[in-house]
Amino acid sequence: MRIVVTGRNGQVAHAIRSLTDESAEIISLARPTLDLAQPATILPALASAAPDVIINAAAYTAVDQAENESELAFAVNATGAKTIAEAAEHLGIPLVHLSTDYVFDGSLGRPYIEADPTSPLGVYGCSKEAGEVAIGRSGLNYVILRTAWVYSPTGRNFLSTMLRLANERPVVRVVADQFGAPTYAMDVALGAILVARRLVDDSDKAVRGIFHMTAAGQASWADFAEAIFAESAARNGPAARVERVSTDEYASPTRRPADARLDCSRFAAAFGWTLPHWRTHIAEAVEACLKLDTTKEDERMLS
Ligand SMILES: NC(=O)C1=CN([C@@H]2O[C@H](COP(=O)(O)OP(=O)(O)OC[C@H]3O[C@@H](n4cnc5c(N)ncnc54)[C@H](OP(=O)(O)O)[C@@H]3O)[C@@H](O)[C@H]2O)C=CC1
Ligand SMILES: Cc1cn([C@H]2C[C@H](O)[C@@H](COP(=O)(O)OP(=O)(O)O[C@H]3O[C@@H](C)C(=O)[C@@H](O)[C@H]3O)O2)c(=O)[nH]c1=O
Ligand SMILES: [Mg+2]
Repeated sequence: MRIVVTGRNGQVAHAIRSLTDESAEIISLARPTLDLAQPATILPALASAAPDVIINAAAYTAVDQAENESELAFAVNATGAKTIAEAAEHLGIPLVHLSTDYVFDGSLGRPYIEADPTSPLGVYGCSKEAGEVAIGRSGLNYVILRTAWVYSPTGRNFLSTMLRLANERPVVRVVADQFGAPTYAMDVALGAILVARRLVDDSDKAVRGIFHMTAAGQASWADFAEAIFAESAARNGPAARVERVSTDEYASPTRRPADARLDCSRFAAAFGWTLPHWRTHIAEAVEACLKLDTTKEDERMLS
């Protein structure tokens, strides 16, 4: 099976690339060959790769910056996703697309199910919602996986930010009143591949549409930070004291959902997999992140 994944260095794209086995060939299509902001690149790139299925793991993900760059965010996350869907339809192949908990405003008071109405708070969420709508309107064979709070040893994410901040200061202020599920990029990759295979092999309607797919359990960003620092301290890495603050006390240009927990039971029923608890992979991710930093340090000393 030939699987195209869009993006190269993104957390999920990178994790998918590391998952090679004999039964699937992963083909990365990234800029400039495939640029979601340049719709004319999309069909030619996909047609020449001739995949059996596409995983769209590329997106505009800078949540704060999106507020000042809404045109680019929409070009990539809405028009780009729509054009990927049109190309997939044209080529007669299925699409696995990734979306986010930020399509919700987080005010519901219970974990969201797929049928709950969306109501994003910011430009990033609005642009991802528009991408979902465009894919949903197409006649395509698709799955949209909404995940959340993705972290990995590489790339820009909350875990690497926390370790960097702990190198600079003894105390880090972190919001304790926004809830979600920190989800390991490798688990998102495994889930996306599982779904991609099913879309190719199984025509059942029950494995089509929107699914929520996050780690099990729930955390606040402050809980997540404390777990990161505990694992880092255990490995003599940087660790700060977490000062738990409210959203009002933390200056940010963007509103974020207070409680965007996603109910993942539809995914579990359709695909037979419940992702591990959010704490499961933190030690592994911290360890890998610290090791990468040490390697970079060694390279600096040698150069
Ligand atoms: N990060 C998170 O916390 C969450 C992410 N998601 C969703 O999951 C998916 C994957 O996110 P994640 O891996 O964290 O993303 P990252 O921010 O780590 O990486 C973004 C990826 O998108 C690619 N990209 C950005 N702009 C373009 C463009 N114009 N054309 C082609 N490729 C582009 C980047 O390319 P390059 O490789 O060249 O740098 C990179 O591979 C996205 O759809 C995101 O919305 C959902 C919930 C949470
Ligand atoms: C850096 C930092 C952040 N925060 C807060 C801000 C925010 O509410 C929360 C997380 O910060 P981030 O900048 O990592 O958050 P953010 O970039 O909004 O993360 C989101 O990214 C997109 C792509 C998604 O799809 C979402 O699921 C989610 O993962 O923590 C602190 O309280 N203290 C800090 O020192
Ligand atoms: Mg961010």
